[in-house]
Amino acid sequence: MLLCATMHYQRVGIGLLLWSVFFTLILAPTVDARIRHYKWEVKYEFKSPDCYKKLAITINGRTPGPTIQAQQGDTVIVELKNGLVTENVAIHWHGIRQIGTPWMDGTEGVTQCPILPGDTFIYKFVVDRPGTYLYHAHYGMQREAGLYGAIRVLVPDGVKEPFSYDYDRSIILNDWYHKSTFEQAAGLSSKSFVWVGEPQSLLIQGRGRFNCLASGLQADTCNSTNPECSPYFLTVVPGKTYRLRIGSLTSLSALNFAIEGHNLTVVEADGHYVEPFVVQNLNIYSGETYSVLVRTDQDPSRNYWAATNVISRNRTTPTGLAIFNYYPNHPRRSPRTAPPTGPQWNDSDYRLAQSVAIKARQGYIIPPPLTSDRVITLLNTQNRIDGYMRWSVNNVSFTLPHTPYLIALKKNMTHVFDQTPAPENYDSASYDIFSAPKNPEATYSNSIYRLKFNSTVDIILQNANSLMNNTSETHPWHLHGHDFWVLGYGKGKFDPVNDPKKYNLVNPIMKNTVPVHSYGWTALRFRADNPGIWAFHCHIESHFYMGMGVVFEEGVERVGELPSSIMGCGETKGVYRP
Ligand SMILES: O=C1O[C@H]([C@@H](O)CO)C(O)=C1O
Repeated sequence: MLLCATMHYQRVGIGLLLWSVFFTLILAPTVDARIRHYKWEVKYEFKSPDCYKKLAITINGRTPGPTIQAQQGDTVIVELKNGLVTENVAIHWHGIRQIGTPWMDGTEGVTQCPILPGDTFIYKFVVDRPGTYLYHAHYGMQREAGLYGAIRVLVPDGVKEPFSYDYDRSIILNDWYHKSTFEQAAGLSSKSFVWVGEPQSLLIQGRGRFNCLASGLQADTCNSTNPECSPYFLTVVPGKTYRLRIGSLTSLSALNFAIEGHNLTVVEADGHYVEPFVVQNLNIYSGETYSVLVRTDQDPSRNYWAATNVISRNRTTPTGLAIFNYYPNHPRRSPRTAPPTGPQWNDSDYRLAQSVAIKARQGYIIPPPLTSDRVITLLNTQNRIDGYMRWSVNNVSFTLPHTPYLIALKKNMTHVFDQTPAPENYDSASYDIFSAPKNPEATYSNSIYRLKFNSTVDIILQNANSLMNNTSETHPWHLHGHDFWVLGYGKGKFDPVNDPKKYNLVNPIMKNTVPVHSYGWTALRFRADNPGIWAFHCHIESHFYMGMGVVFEEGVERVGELPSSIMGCGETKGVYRP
């Protein structure tokens, strides 16, 4: 916004100068300090990111919040003041493994008590690996109210990356709803289930465009001339190479991203270098990040559309648009061409092929262990429990305990959650993944998986038909505290005898978020080498809220003294407050 306000495109030379000054001073602070200190106030404010005015959760007045920029090995300190007045909060640092600081993962109910209104919580952690990461609320369904942002971790001085570029830019993709998260959450958790439906808009870097005129809403509620919802523009200089870091924090939608007329060379995924491959458009699932290289080699006399489209669900949300602005064209000049529409929403072969194409880059391969100590198969199903709509893994629908696991386990409060081991498998011989479940009943539990420290664990995500006939949704699964190797994807039911023979053990990419495609499976491997308690869940906001997640414990006895700042709720109340 500041950028838009400061640009005067008639004076091109000054414009370019202002640009570089802006980027040097504001977007790219110097990288010699080892501590990155941020002071944030989280608040509700009226915002109109897609022209429709609603309450959004902001950080220092902004959504998306400020970008955290650091260098590998730096310590990030975020002093977070909860100014929400009547609501708790917690922030998760998505993709940061929190080695040695599992209590800073920001996952309410798992690693910490929520931060109370008026309280200030200090998050402090090391960013140990370069790459593109995200942060977002991890309490209730707050993420979709706008509490999110980007983390950019640069390589140390003197270290060269395996590709070159002239400029480094970041954008976050999102979907946007007009109903409040409270109304949505209440609908999802009532017996007369109300589904959140498809989002009203798609946002690029916090901006979208809802059709106010067609909606018939009054101008004080929806105003297309509001500068808050003028399209985001990314100004580029012709003849250069841009590294574009793209993250998705959608609540529901899988997206396809494209820049009209430009190829994208994929070079990074979730902080790992990718063996470069060229696409015309990129599929990106909630919780994933990518870096792509874009060469500004097209006709420089015009602007181009950058566009997001919904994939994998029947698309009703209009295309999300931003302007890829070739300097010195005016950044508000909309291209006269039609924006990219991406692939057909239901082209699952296309999506599977792109997932399979993502491999670790030669020279940067971290070889996976060739065998694993344990295989956990997780059947993804939609269920009904006592008339409530839920999602489950192996017929168990996850609920969060009131006392966070990390504190409960460290302080031997075993009575606060179900001690039965979570189920290792499902009845794969008799279960038909291609039909709606015969018996949709499931059980609630907050039981967890306890992993042997330093063991190698395989996870088979097995997708299935939901409660609706001929429907199997795509679920992006995100693991806290680790990166996993993506060993393979397949269609249909996983075959435990033959499919492992086809695993990629040569150059699998490591990621922290991965899709399981409809009616398919995805196989992951990770080492349980990070002492702590870690959530693994579907990154669709409403699905996790409806029980689609599990929790792993590993080496909790090795976790150091817990800070008292994470306590104060449930059984920890009073006892551990200083
Ligand atoms: O959880 C969900 O519920 C709806 C639908 O299955 C029932 O309305 C949907 O599309 C989901 O992803």
